[in-house]
Amino acid sequence: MSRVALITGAARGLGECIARALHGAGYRVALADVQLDAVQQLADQLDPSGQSAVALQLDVRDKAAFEAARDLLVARWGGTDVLVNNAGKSKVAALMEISPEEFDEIVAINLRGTFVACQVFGAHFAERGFGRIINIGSLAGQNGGTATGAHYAAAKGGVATLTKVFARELASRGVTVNSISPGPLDLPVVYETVAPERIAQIKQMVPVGTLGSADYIADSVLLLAADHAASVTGACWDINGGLFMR
Ligand SMILES: NC(=O)c1ccc[n+]([C@@H]2O[C@H](COP(=O)([O-])OP(=O)(O)OC[C@H]3O[C@@H](n4cnc5c(N)ncnc54)[C@H](O)[C@@H]3O)[C@@H](O)[C@H]2O)c1
Ligand SMILES: CC(C)C1=CC=C(C(=O)O)[C@@H](O)[C@H]1O
Repeated sequence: MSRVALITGAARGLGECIARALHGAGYRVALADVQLDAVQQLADQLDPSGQSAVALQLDVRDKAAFEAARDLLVARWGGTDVLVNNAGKSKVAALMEISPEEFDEIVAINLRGTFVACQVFGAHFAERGFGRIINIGSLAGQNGGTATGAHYAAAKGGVATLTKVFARELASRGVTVNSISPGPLDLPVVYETVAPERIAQIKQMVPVGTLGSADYIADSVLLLAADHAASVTGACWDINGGLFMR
């Protein structure tokens, strides 16, 4: 029977791309997002019968929503094998003007969301003796960000740290936890949140000269999700066009 993957933020952008890649590779996919109509549309497109794709309304800030998703997938498909923590929100903001409320909102979506998901599904995977968690971080979490806010950058730095903490905790239980850290990708959100002149500057700054490919990130998720990826854990795969080198 094919493996089951839950992808958060699957309504569009990178999450949609990852969901399509996993489904194309034979996974049964649960598409989670706050935008139910959009994930329902994608699930219907992938498999109108509903046998290999299901849409879930889920806010990543809500731990109970992950518990409900876990239980629903146990009932529907016997359990979950792969979790992709992709949902996130970037916001360009001047450092000294970020309000505490705005800080909390961005940190909750990007960091708390990953934390509660790793808790719920990390325990589920450990019980089953197999699991793959892939956290989508960001270059901003490594270099402080070039076209985003400090709240987003700090939260993504936290995602990198949580990845290692959960990887260590779950390593002996057949569960791997890794992150992928993309630089700016050729995706709608970049054009929506970053000023055109800034995008032109960023393109000039990228050593390879182009924005990153979401399809390549999705292929990397497939590699980390594979059964034989057992030896990769606590890793962060940098995919940033050479903008940041360790
Ligand atoms: N696009 C880039 O250049 C880039 C670069 C580095 C990292 N990333 C990361 O990749 C991931 C996806 O980014 P994207 O470009 O596809 O962004 P996007 O804004 O296009 O898509 C994000 C998705 O997450 C969903 N979402 C937002 N808040 C949510 C919540 N509270 N609960 C559930 N779903 C929620 C949105 O509805 C949307 O479908 C994010 O984690 C982002 O930080 C993106
Ligand atoms: C999400 C996307 C718009 C984005 C914005 C800013 C970045 C940065 O490094 O400043 C990127 O890494 C990326 O997360």
